[in-house]
Amino acid sequence: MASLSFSSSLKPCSNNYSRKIVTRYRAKHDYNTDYQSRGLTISNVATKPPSNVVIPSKQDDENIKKNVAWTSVKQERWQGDLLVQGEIPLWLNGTYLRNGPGLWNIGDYNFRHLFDGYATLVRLHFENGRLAMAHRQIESDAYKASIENKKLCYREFSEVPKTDSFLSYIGDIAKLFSGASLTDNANTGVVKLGDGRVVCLTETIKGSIVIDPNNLDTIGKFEYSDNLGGLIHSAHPIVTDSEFLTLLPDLINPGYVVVRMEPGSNERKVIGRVNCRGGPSPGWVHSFPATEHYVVVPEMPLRYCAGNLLKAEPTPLYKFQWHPESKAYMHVMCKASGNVVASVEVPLYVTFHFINAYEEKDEEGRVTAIIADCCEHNADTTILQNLTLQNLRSFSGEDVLPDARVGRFRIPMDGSSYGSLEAALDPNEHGKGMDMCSINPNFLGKKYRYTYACGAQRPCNFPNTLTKIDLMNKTAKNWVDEGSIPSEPFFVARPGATEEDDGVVISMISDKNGEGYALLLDGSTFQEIARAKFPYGLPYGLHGCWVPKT
Ligand SMILES: CC1=C(/C=C/C(C)=C/C=C/C(C)=C/C=C/C=C(C)/C=C/C=O)C(C)(C)CCC1
Ligand SMILES: [Fe+2]
Repeated sequence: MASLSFSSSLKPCSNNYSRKIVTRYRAKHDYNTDYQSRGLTISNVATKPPSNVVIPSKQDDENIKKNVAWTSVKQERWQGDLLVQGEIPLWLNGTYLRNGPGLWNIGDYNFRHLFDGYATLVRLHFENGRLAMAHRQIESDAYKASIENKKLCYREFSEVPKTDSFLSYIGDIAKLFSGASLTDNANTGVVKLGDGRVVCLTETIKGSIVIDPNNLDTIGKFEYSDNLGGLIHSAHPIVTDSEFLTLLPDLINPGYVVVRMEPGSNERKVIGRVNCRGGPSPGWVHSFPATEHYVVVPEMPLRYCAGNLLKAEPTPLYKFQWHPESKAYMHVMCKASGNVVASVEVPLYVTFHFINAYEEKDEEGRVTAIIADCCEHNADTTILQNLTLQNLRSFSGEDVLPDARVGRFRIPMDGSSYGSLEAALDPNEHGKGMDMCSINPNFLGKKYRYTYACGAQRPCNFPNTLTKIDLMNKTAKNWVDEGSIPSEPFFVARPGATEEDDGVVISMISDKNGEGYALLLDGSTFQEIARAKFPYGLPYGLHGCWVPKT
């Protein structure tokens, strides 16, 4: 596989943010002015919403009538108790963490794409019916360097640091190949490993950052101790109490390496490798599904593009390219042997988030097919352009959200060459919007009935409802708060539950007036059971995890 080594001697923004500067950054009083220059303040532990600590930035002024979901977080951190309306079940004891890109500017320079923002962590701590909230920026090297140098220093999803001469451009390309110029801005998700460590992730391997779930401190890099190399991985590993599975796309010799890491270890071990069947490079693998015995490796025709990786300005599909002629495939690897036991061509598809997968068996218990479900964008890549901040901030009432559905793949295990892809239910059930999904984690890899996701009430420019989908009855229940944007509904099972949907669904809502709240829905009835207003609205966030009270 691609084993481009990481050279730590090459540092972006090489006017040296050094160890000395990093240490200085840690002294709060010393760097407050840096935050203020970008419209951020640090408000320490507060038990009441602060009334006078918010310094609006130019960007905030511009967005005053826009949904707070797409407005940079107002201050570097806040923590305090929230007033709860309704009742939080007494069994819900633990911490919900949500990660996402929440800061999209460096001073007056505004980022262009949702995925570029610096990571903002939000913490909802539930204990004995009470709720405390905190948010805080992750102190990645990319974030710290942007503060220190007042400019972009690392390559983000679409933003690339400016080079001022041909020589520095060549230097920058070298840093790209070594990985040194790639961001470690861990802004896509957060997972709790089987050993209790909590790691924030993005698609660059170096952007794996360990945090403290109690105070949101950035503890440091999660260093993989193996020598597998590579620069990128799936943003969504599959994490259980007993393992961590992920995919490493190989851009040099197109394929994917499937790896596994045990709790307590930092060493990823190779399970096996899948070679790509089409295209000049592997398909984008933001996520992938697994069953009890198999890892499913998607090969999507939206493929990584080396040429686009080198470009300084964003291309229509950013670092990717659409290759319908290369076709689309799904591969199945046996977890125990690493053998590829099925590899089928499927209809063209575009997905970022797989929901779940399971094994279909005959009467004798033989696996006849793998079923894999995902949020599928009708093989249309437009969604990527839809997620520019300009588009998100300029909703005019026109219905511009591309349609999406629950795409269900059936991958036969009898050696057939083709698999199928169909909508699992009528997409009108959820307003033809579908993304940011979760399931009851006890059903991971197993036959399941329910998924929770964001759907659409049209017209809209982004998924704006919470939806509970019943894949057996092919129906959906929808929750909506007019003009608001809810984040991924996250399901927490009630301890001791026997029904799949016995639990609660947590989401955070950002509204059009700059406000926001934490929301708790009943996992079964999908009715609201509690909400708690934030001191001010928070930007949209992507994915979360649950850290139960021990
Ligand atoms: C930093 C580099 C990269 C980073 C890629 C990242 C940060 C990818 C993040 C992808 C996310 C958050 C996808 C979420 C999708 C959500 C959707 C479709 C919601 C739809 C709603 O309707 C690489 C690109 C890997 C290249 C190197 C540099
Ligand atoms: Fe994601």
